[in-house]
Amino acid sequence: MAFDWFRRRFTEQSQPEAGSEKPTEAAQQPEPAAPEPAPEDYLAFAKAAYANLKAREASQAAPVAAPPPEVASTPAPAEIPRESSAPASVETPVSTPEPEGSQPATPVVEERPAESAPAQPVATPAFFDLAPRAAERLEALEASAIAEPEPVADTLSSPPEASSEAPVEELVFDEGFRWSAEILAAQGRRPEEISAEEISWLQKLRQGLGKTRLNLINQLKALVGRGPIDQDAIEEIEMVLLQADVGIDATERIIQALQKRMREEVLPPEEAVKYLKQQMRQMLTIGDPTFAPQRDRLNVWLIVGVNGAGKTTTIGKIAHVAQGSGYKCLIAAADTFRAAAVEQLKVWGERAGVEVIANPGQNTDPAAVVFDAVMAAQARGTELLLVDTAGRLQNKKNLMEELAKIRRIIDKKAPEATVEALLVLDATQGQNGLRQAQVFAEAAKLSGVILTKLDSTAKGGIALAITQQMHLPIRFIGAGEGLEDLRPFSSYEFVEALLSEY
Ligand SMILES: Nc1nc2c(ncn2[C@@H]2O[C@H](COP(=O)(O)OP(=O)(O)OP(=O)(O)O)[C@@H](O)[C@H]2O)c(=O)[nH]1
Repeated sequence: MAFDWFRRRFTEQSQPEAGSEKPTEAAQQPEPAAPEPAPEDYLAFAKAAYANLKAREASQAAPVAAPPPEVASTPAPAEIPRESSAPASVETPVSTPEPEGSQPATPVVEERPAESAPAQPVATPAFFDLAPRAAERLEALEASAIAEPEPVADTLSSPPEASSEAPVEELVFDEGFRWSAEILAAQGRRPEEISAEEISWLQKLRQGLGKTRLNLINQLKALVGRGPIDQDAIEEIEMVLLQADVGIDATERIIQALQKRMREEVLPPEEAVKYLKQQMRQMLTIGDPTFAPQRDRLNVWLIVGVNGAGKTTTIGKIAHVAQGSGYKCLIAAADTFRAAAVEQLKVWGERAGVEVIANPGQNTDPAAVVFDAVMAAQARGTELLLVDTAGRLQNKKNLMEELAKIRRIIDKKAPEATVEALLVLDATQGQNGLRQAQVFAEAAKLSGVILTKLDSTAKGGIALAITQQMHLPIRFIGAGEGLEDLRPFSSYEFVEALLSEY
């Protein structure tokens, strides 16, 4: 299992089948997908995840405090038995304040045999599983419940070395939290597994795509809100998609699919959005979603892209994850055009704990640096060699020659290596980024894309344009300047962040 540390922490969720609406564990079985869990199940899940995180914070903030009441895990909505007509069998944790505007779910107490507690104790309290000693626990709980949530520094989501610099976000039970918890629940996660950094990641992704989402949703709602989708509506949806930087090819494909679906049946509004999500997810899923370096052999990842797209930062993030997953990793500073670029890469290498191979002279031949790095990698049994390359677009011919030369050196010196050429693309550049990508595609024999700056005002439609116009898979996404702000691309999460209703 490559990148298993990465997969364990961020990619446990099942990658949805292209057509499945909300991937649940059931979605991986041949049986028909489970019916959509009810909204109150998701609300109960979110409350449980929130209570669990607050309890974790409290126990970390007050090491001497009495250990939190022993709790057991409770089924996530996706696992809630289908025959259960009653709301989710989860008790609303008494210490979680009712978020304003939500209908407090009637606490449903399900007496469950003690053995339903997890075999091994959960690392941190999940939420209150009211087993036979319910009254006793409730009393203890009420005695220790916090009437009002005290704003507590959310130290869970930012790595310790960053928390001293970055402002600490408070963990609040707002709609962003509820949406993030629902996304994780729909992928089969359990409340007790949810970490604050996963919630914060999804919130950043949703915020970064907020502008595109609001445009898309508001305009789609206005269109489909007029009842069945007719030809006029189709043309207007076409405009909406093009404005969202989806690109011509992807737009045409979506419109054709909608028209075909419409010939089968009239589409009510919510079905139209659901169908749109399904189409987008299918279009975003190219190749093997579990992309990772192969173990016990040399993988060489050429990282290409224009200046400022986020190459150096992304190399630091990938090195950090690879190191954390137990890979022997090395970085080659082959962007010799700017001395500062080498220095900057060394800083990221230091942060990730990965050595950087560079040539001290300025403007040295990048191919020479790559030659040295490949020799060093082979001598050390390196598994992942990340090669930073120059991002100048000024002279396409030079760029192409330089990348082609680097590629020849690698193919000659390490014919056994698995080589990837990954284009780093700044998502805020929208269609402009695509034009840059096409230049690199010719020069570097690209095999994938890494979309960065999704936490800024990203033009989310660009992801569809990349897969449909360039036929390239999106391998990772970056949403922040920190070491942890990189995740494998999840078409499910991305489409939900792009078209979520709230
Ligand atoms: N908000 C945000 N900023 C990012 C992200 N990735 C990179 N950046 C910032 O973008 C700027 C450029 O990042 P670099 O990694 O230096 O970009 P580069 O492609 O290496 O640029 P050159 O070194 O000039 O070739 C820096 O300020 C980064 O902190 C991201 O995911 N989100």
